[in-house]
Amino acid sequence: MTKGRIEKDTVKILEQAGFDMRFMADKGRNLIFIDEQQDLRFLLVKAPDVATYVEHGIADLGVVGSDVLYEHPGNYLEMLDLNIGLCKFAVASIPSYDPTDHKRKKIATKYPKIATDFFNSKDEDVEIVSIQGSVEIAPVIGLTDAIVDIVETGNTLVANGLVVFEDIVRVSSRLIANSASIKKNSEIMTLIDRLQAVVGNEEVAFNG
Ligand SMILES: Nc1ncnc2c1ncn2[C@@H]1O[C@H](COP(=O)(O)OP(=O)(O)OP(=O)(O)O)[C@@H](O)[C@H]1O
Ligand SMILES: O=P(O)(O)OC[C@H]1O[C@H](OP(=O)(O)OP(=O)(O)O)[C@H](O)[C@@H]1O
Repeated sequence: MTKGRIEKDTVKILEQAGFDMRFMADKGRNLIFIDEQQDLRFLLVKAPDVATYVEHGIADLGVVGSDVLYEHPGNYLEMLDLNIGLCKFAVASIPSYDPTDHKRKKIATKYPKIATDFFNSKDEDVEIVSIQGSVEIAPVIGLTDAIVDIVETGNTLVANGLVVFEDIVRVSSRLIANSASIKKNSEIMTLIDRLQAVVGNEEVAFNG
């Protein structure tokens, strides 16, 4: 599981699928939880590490945002769209920004791959300035022409006087799986079926 923002909604889905998640109520600083009765082990880690644990087969399944999967592609199967952690990627800037300007733009972002791929898909070569957080100030103080970032409520953009110029892609949390685990352990597929019954969409199963 990804710790942080999507933790609560992940637990809700797991509870609806019949998992006993009571340990999450008083988890403290614990990061590993063992349910001996159901022979399950839950790991709570940072988002990009979810994909790493699943890729290495340490975790059979993982819950992680599609933003992270896109930015850190790896060798795992994407099984379900859990429809939580909903937000989008967008290009935003100060109101005077002109997206049709043909000069080589400078773009600040925590997501260099998504930003590069988006502008390249429009045949635009941009200069990416990698920023670790609070990206919204970059165009305001003149570091870059625009940003590529996650927008959820839009409050952070508004608070910093920015507007969305282009939507890039919807973001949601996904269930990913280790491909060898699926082949060798039929119980994993049963767990996926239980989650699918809750979230109600088709298994997609494609390589990340
Ligand atoms: N407003 C939002 N900002 C960032 N991520 C969001 C937002 N809304 C939903 N998400 C989803 O929640 C996931 C987890 O976000 P969270 O902020 O907990 O971790 P993070 O992006 O690694 O940030 P941090 O480095 O601050 O822990 C993201 O990967 C994304 O899929
Ligand atoms: O549209 P909103 O609801 O305002 O949410 C979007 C904000 O949330 C995220 O930042 P986060 O809180 O993860 O902090 P960060 O800037 O340090 O990444 C994202 O990078 C935006 O800044």
